[in-house]
This record gives sequence, structure tokens and C-alpha cells, in this order.
Amino acid sequence: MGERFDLIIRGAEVVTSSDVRRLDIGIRDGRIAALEAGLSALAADRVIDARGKLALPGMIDMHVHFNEPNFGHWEGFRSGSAALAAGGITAYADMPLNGNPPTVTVEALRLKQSLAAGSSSVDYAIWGGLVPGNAEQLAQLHAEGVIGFKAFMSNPGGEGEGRFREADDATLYEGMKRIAAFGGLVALHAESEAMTSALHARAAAEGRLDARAFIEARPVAAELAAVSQAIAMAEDTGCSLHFVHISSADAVELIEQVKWRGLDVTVETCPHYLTLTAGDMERLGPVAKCAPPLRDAEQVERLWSHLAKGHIDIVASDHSPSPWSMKSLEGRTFADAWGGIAGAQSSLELMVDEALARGIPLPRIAAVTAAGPAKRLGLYPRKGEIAVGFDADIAILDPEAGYTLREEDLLQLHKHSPYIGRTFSCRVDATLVRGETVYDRRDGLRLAGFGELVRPIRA
Ligand SMILES: NC(=O)NC(NC(N)=O)C(=O)[O-]
Ligand SMILES: [Zn+2]
Ligand SMILES: [Zn+2]
Repeated sequence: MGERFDLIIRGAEVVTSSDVRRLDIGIRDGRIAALEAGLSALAADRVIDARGKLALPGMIDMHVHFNEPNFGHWEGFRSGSAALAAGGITAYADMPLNGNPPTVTVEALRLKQSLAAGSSSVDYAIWGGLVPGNAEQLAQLHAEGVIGFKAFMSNPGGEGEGRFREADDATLYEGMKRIAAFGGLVALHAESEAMTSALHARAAAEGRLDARAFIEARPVAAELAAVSQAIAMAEDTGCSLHFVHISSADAVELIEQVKWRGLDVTVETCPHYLTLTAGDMERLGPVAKCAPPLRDAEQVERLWSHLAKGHIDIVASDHSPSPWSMKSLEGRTFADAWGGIAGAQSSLELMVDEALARGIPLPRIAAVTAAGPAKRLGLYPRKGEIAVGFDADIAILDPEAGYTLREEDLLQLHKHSPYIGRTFSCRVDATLVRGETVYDRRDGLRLAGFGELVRPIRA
């Protein structure tokens, strides 16, 4: 008698780390147990016929803001993870803000973990934060399983007493020293506070509160200034660095140079920096507001060429939702609308759609959406690839099911996204987490609460 499986995914075009091949995926106990052509359907309890479909490793979105505790009315683990499941995302990492208390103490981490437990449809990890005054918490946060420490170099905005604060230079430097000592990772929002706050104040004094003024107050130079400063600190302290939501090709180039010098540094960009421009931010208004801002078409094209060459390690959504009212221009200006794009459900579809149109091989897309984040979060070789021995975290996409995104397609809490009205050439058909179908297109969300906390595999 041959090998038996719980499930076989039959005949999909499977995106591996090196190519795209028609293969059968045999799954047992939540893991990929066989990957070959011609597995017998008789050898499984259940078969998914995926002929004509694409099978990609489930995306690992290492940058989302689900905002619990206390800001679950902005987004929560349930609604946020449902949107991810519908978008082919099988794991994510939740940022330490804009929940309150932010995840900057061990107590807040435990609260966050208890709120996530049983609420998330897909697997998840949790970021801690590095802020002024929490140096004594860092080692214990690491010991209790945070996947790294987010710090802001510019003002993060947000509401409420005790909200997340940006790190001043000394906090960042001393934090990096401590974090380097236990081999941890610092993730940085890199924009110069000195530059952006002064430029914003000047624009406001001139009564300029529109999208164009916002874009001009946060130039590429402000990103470059912060990236250079952080690199200098990392070289001094030996701390591993991850740059979140890099918006410019210039910053990617600066980071690429230091990688060659041997610094442990990675760069993330977001689907919005790859598919939208500054002009779209002006046209769409606050639903397309984010910091750093969207850039011009020339930067967008150069970002794609860096992605194609392997200079971008990770693509993540930076899903940062808010209630509708904070995105509305009724009674507020662009300047005081919430900054954050809530597009996470579309990340993988956007990347596949663009790759097919641009002739970028799909293994390159899988590298930035799955293997790259898995490696950076210490989840590799358990997650991040379709290969024998990995968790069966799989997104099945139908390349024949083109559609135009509507508000009612979104499973997130507040259904605003800059991609509403966009036409996609492919659509997520089903999402499997550890071999279980958590979402499919016909039934919608099937397994609320199936997700588990994942911790880095540490030596
Ligand atoms: N407070 C936030 O959630 N900010 C986020 N907002 C953006 N990117 O506009 C971020 O990650 O910086
Ligand atoms: Zn940020
Ligand atoms: Zn963010």
C-alpha cells in the first residue's frame, strides 16, 4: 500500500522557489508530505481539483495594524484576519500600535495574545515596540516571543493617553544596543521627524492642508535621511534592521549598498507603492493617504525593477485602517484625515496581477510575499514555501476569474480601500492554513478562529 494523505491538491500550477510546475500537493497532518506529478487521488481522504489554477505559498503579511486592545472599532483580529484569508494570506504579524496600550510592555503583550487567541482565522505573530522609557521591557518581550521591535523615527499620530511614541535618537541607539545583545530585530518607520514636522508646520502656516502639501512635506529626502541615520546606528551597534514600507527606489538603492558591506538589513515595500502614485493620492483622497506618501510614476517603475532583481526582500500591506469618519473630508482636511491604507485583502492578487502583466516570474513574487517574510521572522523553514516538510499554507488563485473589486467584497471592518473599482486578472479561490480550507470563494470564511500564534524558530 502506498503513502496516504489527508488531502491532495491536484494538478495546480505550483509556484515553488525556482519555477512554476504542474504538480500534485499531498498533505498530511497539516504539512506538505509530497510534491510530485501524478499522486493517486485514491491515496487521499479528500481531493481539491485545482487544474488550471495557480498554487502559491500563502502570503505572510508581516505588517498589519489590527488595533486591539481598545481600538477594535478601527479593526480587530476577527475582521482583519478574515480579510487576509480572503486574500490568500495565511499568516501575519501584528504591529504594536494603534491598540492601546501599545505592545511595549510584557503586560500589554500578554493582553494582546489573549485577545488574538481564538479570534484569528490565519496564523499570526506579534511585534513588540521600542519607545522612550521601555528599555527594561525589551529582553522579556523577546523571551515571550515577539518577533521583533517596531520603532518610529517620526511621529506616528494616533489617539489616546499612553499611545505609541516615536523613538528619539538616544532611545533608538540604546535600544539597538540592547536588542543586538540578544540577537533581536528592529523594524523602522524611516522618515526624518525634524524634516517632516517642520515642513508640515510651514505648509499649515500657509493654509496648505491638501494632499499635494502632505506629499511635499514628506519628500524622498526625508526617507533617505532617516535610513542613513539608522544605518549608521546599526553599524555601530551591530543590530539587525528591517526597514518597513520603503516608498522610494532611492532608499532601496541606499540599503542595497550596505547589504553588500555585510550589514544584516532587509527592505520592505507595500503594494500601494508599487501600484499607486502621488497623483492617485490626490485623486482618491484620504483612502490613499499613507506615510511615507505615494511617489511619482518614475519611482514606482524603478521599485518594480528592484523587485525583479531581488533588491526588495519583502512586500507587506501596512494595513492601517480607521473608521470611515476619519477618512472622510466632511468636516476635516486631507491633513487631519487618518494616515494609513487598508488594502490588505488585495495584496497577493495585486502582486500576481502585476507580475503577470509585467512578465515577472511568479517565484520572485513568492520570494517577497512568503519566503522573504518567513526568513525575516524566523519562521523558515516551517513556513514560506510550497515544499515537502513545510506547513500546508497555500493560496489557490484562479487566473480565469478576473473581477472588479467592490466594497462588499471586502471582509475588513471598514470597507474603504484604494483598490475599489480596480480590475484584477485573477482571484483567490481558496486559502489553506496548515492543510485546512479557512476560506473559499463559494462559501466565504469557513474557519473563524483557526489561526495560531507562531513564534520564531530560535537556535
Ligand atoms: N500609526 C500608523 O498605523 N501608521 C501607519 N500609517 C501609515 N503608514 O500611513 C504606519 O505604519 O506608519
Ligand atoms: Zn509606519
Ligand atoms: Zn504600519
